[in-house]
Amino acid sequence: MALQTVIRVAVPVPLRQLFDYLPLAGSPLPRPGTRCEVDFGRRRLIGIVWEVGEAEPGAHKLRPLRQLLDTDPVLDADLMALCQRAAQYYHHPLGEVLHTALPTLLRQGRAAERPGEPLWRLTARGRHADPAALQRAPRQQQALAVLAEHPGGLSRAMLASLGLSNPPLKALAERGWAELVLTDVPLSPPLTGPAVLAEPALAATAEQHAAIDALLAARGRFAPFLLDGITGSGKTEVYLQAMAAALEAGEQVLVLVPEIGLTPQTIRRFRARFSVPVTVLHSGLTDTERLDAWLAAREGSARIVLGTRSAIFTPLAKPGLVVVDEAHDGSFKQQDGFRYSARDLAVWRAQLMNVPVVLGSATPSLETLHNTRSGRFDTLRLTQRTGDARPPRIVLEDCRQLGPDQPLSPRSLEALGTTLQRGRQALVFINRRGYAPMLLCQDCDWQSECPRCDANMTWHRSDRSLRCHHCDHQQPVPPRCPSCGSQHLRDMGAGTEKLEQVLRQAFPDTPLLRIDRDTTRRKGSLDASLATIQKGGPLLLVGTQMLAKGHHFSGLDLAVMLDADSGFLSADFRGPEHAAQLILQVAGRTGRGSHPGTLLIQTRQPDNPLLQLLTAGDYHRFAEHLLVERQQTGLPPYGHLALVRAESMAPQTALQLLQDSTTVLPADGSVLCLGPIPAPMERRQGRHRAQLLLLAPARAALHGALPALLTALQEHPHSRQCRWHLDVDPVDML
Ligand SMILES: Nc1ncnc2c1ncn2[C@@H]1O[C@H](COP(=O)(O)OP(=O)(O)OP(=O)(O)O)[C@@H](O)[C@H]1O
Ligand SMILES: [Zn+2]
Repeated sequence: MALQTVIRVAVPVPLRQLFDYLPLAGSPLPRPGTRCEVDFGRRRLIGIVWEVGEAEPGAHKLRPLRQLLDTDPVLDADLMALCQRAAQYYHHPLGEVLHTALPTLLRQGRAAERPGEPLWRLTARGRHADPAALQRAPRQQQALAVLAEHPGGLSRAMLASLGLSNPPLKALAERGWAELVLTDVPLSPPLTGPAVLAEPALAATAEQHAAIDALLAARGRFAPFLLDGITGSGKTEVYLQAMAAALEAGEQVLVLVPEIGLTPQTIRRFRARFSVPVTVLHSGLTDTERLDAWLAAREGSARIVLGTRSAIFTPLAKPGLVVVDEAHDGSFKQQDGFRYSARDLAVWRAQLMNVPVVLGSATPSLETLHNTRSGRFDTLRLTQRTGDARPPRIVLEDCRQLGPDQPLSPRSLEALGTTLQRGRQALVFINRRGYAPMLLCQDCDWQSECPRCDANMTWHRSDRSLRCHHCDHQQPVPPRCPSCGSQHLRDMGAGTEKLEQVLRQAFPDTPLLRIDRDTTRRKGSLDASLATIQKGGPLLLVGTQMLAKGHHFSGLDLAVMLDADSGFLSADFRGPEHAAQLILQVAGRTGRGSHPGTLLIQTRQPDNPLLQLLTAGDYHRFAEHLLVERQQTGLPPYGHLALVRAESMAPQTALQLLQDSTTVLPADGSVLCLGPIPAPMERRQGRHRAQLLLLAPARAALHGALPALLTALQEHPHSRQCRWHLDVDPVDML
């Protein structure tokens, strides 16, 4: 007997398997990558057809699909392959991975078609109407004449540009003379050749030239590159010229950036350079706009697609190049749900599409450097800043003598004063917003601890609140100590708000901008601040890491960095790497014009050899040092990590769950099991957290051990009382 044909569907549920359904009677078999609606338990879900197969012998009664939503696949073969590979690698359910790859409206079942633009045009009666009948209505008469001249119809935008508003059109429609119709947007052939350039390229430096040539030589095949260029060396110009070649050939370019809000300058440079559309996938898009952009990319009319992490799943009709800018940035790793690295997926995607991919950074991650050493990636080096710009000077400032109420040393204040006097700009960097990281009672030692986390609440003076930056718990500042009633409450440490106050007192006549999450909540406020900086003129900036990334500030001569050294003492083994990247990125914002730049690092460990190594500004020597350490300890990139985090309301449950599951791990030493241990911040949002770290010299051994571990976790009786997840290649260990 012939086996029954079934449709294997990837359903968005947290189960690592496909589900079989019977085909719809009377319909052709669906193609892989199309959407279907299925009954799942008592729910109806939208899944993706994975394949057509044969029923397992002895399979119990199968239900038919409810309906097919597409005839053509919404996900093309290369995205399907990318999702499959990612689901396997991250041990995440395929149905959920595929869901992540789709825009919200497609997940909800909306048709995968670009909504045609509604056009106004004349009806048959309108075409034969007598304009004289409209003598008393001159605006309708005008509308009739304009529409008569455009038999193909006119969009609202076109009509508005011709000075025609809606009321006369509606009036014509009421007479039955005009109508609003939906038509398909005709596809204009993609712009190709030299016409894609809206302005000439800059004359490349010799190093840029070599990098561009290497990228051009790799066109049409998979080739991964690290563009390893110091800050201000003109990496963007290399992308632009490599992109131009792809665009001239009618191809599309996918560009990933850490954060859209922080890259208005880059986007402006792309828009200025090219006459093809730059489709920016930012968080402000409505679901409809996002779907439209996705479909435009899929049909090929979106030529440059620029977005953050999730843009890696944008379909491309004719891909030519993938760019990951600031590739070291932590934001490329998704931190919840499906915890993928968009940087790593970018390389796989490029491989599947058979195009070159370039990761650009002044401070590449050790993983990426390791890939260049092992020969997997080719390196393109830019060692010089463009123009007359020199590399910034980095100076350590011993702050061990500073009192608790002195966030800035006398030398820092003096340097700031001198810079401002010269009419230049200066930046004070601290990666902590709010006024002070804690409030404490001088009489009884009460501290402003979060009731739900093992952490202090930050004092936000502007709105008189105490806020936990880990769980967002918020409460008013108590007028007296909640524990002993004393009025002697004082704050410890400093955040951006306090620095703003200190600097305003020290430099009352200088304009000051504070840039952090609190001051940039309103839409457009960050853009406005960045524009003020670009204008030049003396200015003091206080800000968090929002100011560290990618900006080109030509008026900035000095940066003073506070608390830069805490990363060197962090419990996270990546602490020094991340601290060094931040330090060099902040330094890199200075001295980008013709004036020299300086970074002053206020530190309490001026003798720290790693910190001293950094003052030479040589990231590679620093990285070399860390790589030796990593090799000795077997940590990434020499070993491979997976982290299981679990949390429970009761104190021991999560820890117990992890402990019991370790019994299924191989006992042959191929996978080292570190823990389980309570998380560094044991309690967060009222939950008790534990973690289990797995380290293996061979990736295959690690991945081989994970399925059994996941099953053990799933089947453990504590599993229901815990939230837990697996993080493959975790970036944030805390
Ligand atoms: N060949 C060139 N000739 C003249 N100016 C150039 C050239 N290439 C780049 N520039 C200019 O140099 C400046 C710095 O370039 P860019 O912002 O691309 O550097 P970057 O390497 O991306 O730096 P960062 O890593 O700090 O973001 C820009 O103002 C850019 O216009
Ligand atoms: Zn909290």
